[in-house]
Amino acid sequence: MSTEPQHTPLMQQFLAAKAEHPDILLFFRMGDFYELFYDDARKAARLLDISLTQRGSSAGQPIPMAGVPHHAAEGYLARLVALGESVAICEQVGDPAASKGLVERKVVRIVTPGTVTDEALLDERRDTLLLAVARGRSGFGLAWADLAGGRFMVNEVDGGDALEAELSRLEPAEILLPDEEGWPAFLCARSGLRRRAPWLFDADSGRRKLEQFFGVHDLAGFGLDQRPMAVAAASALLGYVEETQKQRLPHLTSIAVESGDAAIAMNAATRRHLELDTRVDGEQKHTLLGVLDSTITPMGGRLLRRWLHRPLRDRDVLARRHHAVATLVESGAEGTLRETFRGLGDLERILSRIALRSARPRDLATLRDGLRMLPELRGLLAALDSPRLQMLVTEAGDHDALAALLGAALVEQPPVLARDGGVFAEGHDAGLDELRHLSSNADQFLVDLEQRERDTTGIANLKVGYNRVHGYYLEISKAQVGKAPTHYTRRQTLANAERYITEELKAFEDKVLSARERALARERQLYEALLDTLNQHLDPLKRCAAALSELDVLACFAERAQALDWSRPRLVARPGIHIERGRHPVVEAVRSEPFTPNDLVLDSDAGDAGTRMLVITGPNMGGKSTYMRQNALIVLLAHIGSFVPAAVADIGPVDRILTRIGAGDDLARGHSTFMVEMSETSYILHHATEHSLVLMDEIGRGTSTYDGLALAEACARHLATVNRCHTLFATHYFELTTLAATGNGIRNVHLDAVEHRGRDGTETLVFMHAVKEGPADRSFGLQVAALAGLPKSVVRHARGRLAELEQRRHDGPVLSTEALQAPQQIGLFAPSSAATEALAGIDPDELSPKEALEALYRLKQLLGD
Ligand SMILES: Nc1ncnc2c1ncn2[C@@H]1O[C@H](COP(=O)(O)OP(=O)(O)OP(=O)(O)O)[C@@H](O)[C@H]1O
Repeated sequence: MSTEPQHTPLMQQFLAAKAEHPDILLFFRMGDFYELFYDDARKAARLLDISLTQRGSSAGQPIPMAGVPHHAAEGYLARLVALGESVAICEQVGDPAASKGLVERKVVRIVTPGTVTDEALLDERRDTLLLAVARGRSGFGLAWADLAGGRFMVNEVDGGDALEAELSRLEPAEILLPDEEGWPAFLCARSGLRRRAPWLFDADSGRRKLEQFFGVHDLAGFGLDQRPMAVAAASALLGYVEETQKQRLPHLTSIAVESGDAAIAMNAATRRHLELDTRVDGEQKHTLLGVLDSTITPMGGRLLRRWLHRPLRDRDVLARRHHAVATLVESGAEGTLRETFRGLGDLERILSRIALRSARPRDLATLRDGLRMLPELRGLLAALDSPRLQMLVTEAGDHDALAALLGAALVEQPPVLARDGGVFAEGHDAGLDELRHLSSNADQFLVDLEQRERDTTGIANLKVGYNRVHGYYLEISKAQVGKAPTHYTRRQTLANAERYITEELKAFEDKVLSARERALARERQLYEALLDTLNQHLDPLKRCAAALSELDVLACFAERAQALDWSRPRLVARPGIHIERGRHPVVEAVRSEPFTPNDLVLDSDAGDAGTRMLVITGPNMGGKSTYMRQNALIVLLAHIGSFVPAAVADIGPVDRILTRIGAGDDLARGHSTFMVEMSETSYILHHATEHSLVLMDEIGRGTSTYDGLALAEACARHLATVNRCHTLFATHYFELTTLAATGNGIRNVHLDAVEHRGRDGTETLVFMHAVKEGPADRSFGLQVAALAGLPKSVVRHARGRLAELEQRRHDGPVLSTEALQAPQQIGLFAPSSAATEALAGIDPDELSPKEALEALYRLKQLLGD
């Protein structure tokens, strides 16, 4: 027999539960607390900054313990989930009063970052997504679910770059991966990563699982029949959700393919550089979303964020949105429409909670109030001549009957929890009314009883009372106890009084208490029945919530257009971008001085005179980055259906927006600044097409001058002649301004500054911020440095060095154009025709026969044949 000390029964129970959830935290219910033990306790103490103590000992060793009060658990769970942690909740399922020995405990649910649906654990204005990634021969399958919003989507992508782009778009809270080697570093570095057995990602059994879940014969109806990688990911995701939620998921009624081709592609770097919803420094306020989002409902806010991250290419959809926004602006309906939205809650998430049966009484009241608003909304929109608005009115539907049902069923302001009753209005259910009547009439009965007993006993200060331990009683002061009749039975003795019970009072007590209990039970029944009824209408209600979300976003576009003086863009068939008086929406919003608007013309199809690339020069702080970004943001805004900060914006087809801006170090991944710059550039050179908009900001500055200049020029030429995309190329290398020549599609523009000497002799620099034709003639680098407060002695010294360098440049070429173009000095810059440049950019090994033939035609074209 072993002499090893044994674990206590409680610890045995804990260890058994823990063995089923070894790699996540276990919240073990102990009375009013959730306690964590051993390593879980240490980890929770660190993550939550709570104290680590001991709970006795077991198996001869002390038990490290940390605990959180049951009533405050949500706050702690929210913090853990935000850190990417999952928690198994182990509850007492037996009745502690009834059980002999240990009360039974069971893990009743698992809270994970990607599956939470509790209101308190979610960010109101951001989707919380669970994503699964499956690997196949031709790429990756992705499936993601928004359990709180009831959405289930899939996609397939062809490689690591596209996978990274999707991750940066979706920003999932939790990612499921097959537990295998060889996943890219960008994936492994993310938080909320959960590795699952590879067999869970099997496409064949996955297909059967999905068919069964959705109750269909095959997946063709969802467009999934030819997408095994997506199917594998979706079924792995579903398995995980079932395992952790331990309940049915009736709100996931379908699954949709979100194809990449339908959207303007933006990779992770582009999203970061354009600061769509988060600035490079992590701040969210001064971003495009920060300026754009005036939606009223949280569901509208989430839809807008989704749209912003997925600009569409379908011009019909966009034209309908632009028309809807214009109609709202012109009709003046936007203001009233938005007023009605103020009474609308987060219907989308409420519906999910109804489906998951976790909806609270207040949720139902919000739904009631929302549905009551629909007739007014219909009335407002009826006269508006916009196909999209009319379609949304139809989608929102008519839910008057449900609104009436909820109106009659619920009290005006129901309590937070259904548990304590008081949810249903009088008249909704006769049985409930009767039970409630019984308990509320109790007061009068007691007053009468008290009076009667005083009269019969002659004890003037006899009182009827109630406490939770002893129930109802008759209280007589010590001085009067002699007068107590014999049928009074003593219940409790106090210092100066005795408390009694009588047969009559006992019978009354039983009736009242049981009436209360029964009324509560009846309310619970009614509540479940009401959820059943609502669930029968889940699909039309979900469509209604989606339509209201979109109306909220379109009304937000209309409001922004008016408040910020934005105008309607035109999406034209002719390739190119033509913007008049464009502005940067965020810079304009944060600046106190007026913003200088600027034009942009990229018209590659205009023959010899057309422009495909602008080389942008000018002083530091001159506004080059602002100008480049504003044009990308205008193009992006137009493609989500919004108006744009410009007087005119005619935009041809756009398939991608690609950017290389600033020095975003990626030291976490072990990449130097220059390495990041080059890998982002390489991505652009490999992916940009004729219809892409490319922004290149100061490429080459991360290395030595000659290397940088050489690379910058080679990249510019490649973009202009091989990619033939629309490019804005900002540079400090004046040598690059020589690239521009008539007929090659490259043009110089510049931004300017003027020096101003005050009467006291101090020099100031005034930035003009206006984009002008031609190259800049000087850089003002030293003046900007002086403005930035560099010590005067350093600036003086730099001035001297600059004069020396410039003198040398006159004497002999250092960085002159001639020097750069002389092959014997810098081999890379041999003068070359566009055709030889294009030829140099072609890698025969990478071309399909069709692409090779196309390249040949293009080369011939460049030779003018
Ligand atoms: N069109 C404009 N109208 C008004 N202010 C502007 C405009 N463009 C830029 N600015 C202001 O000038 C500041 C500097 O602009 P920006 O960063 O674009 O300059 P830059 O030329 O890219 O500088 P650097 O070469 O040092 O990166 C902006 O933060 C903004 O406040």
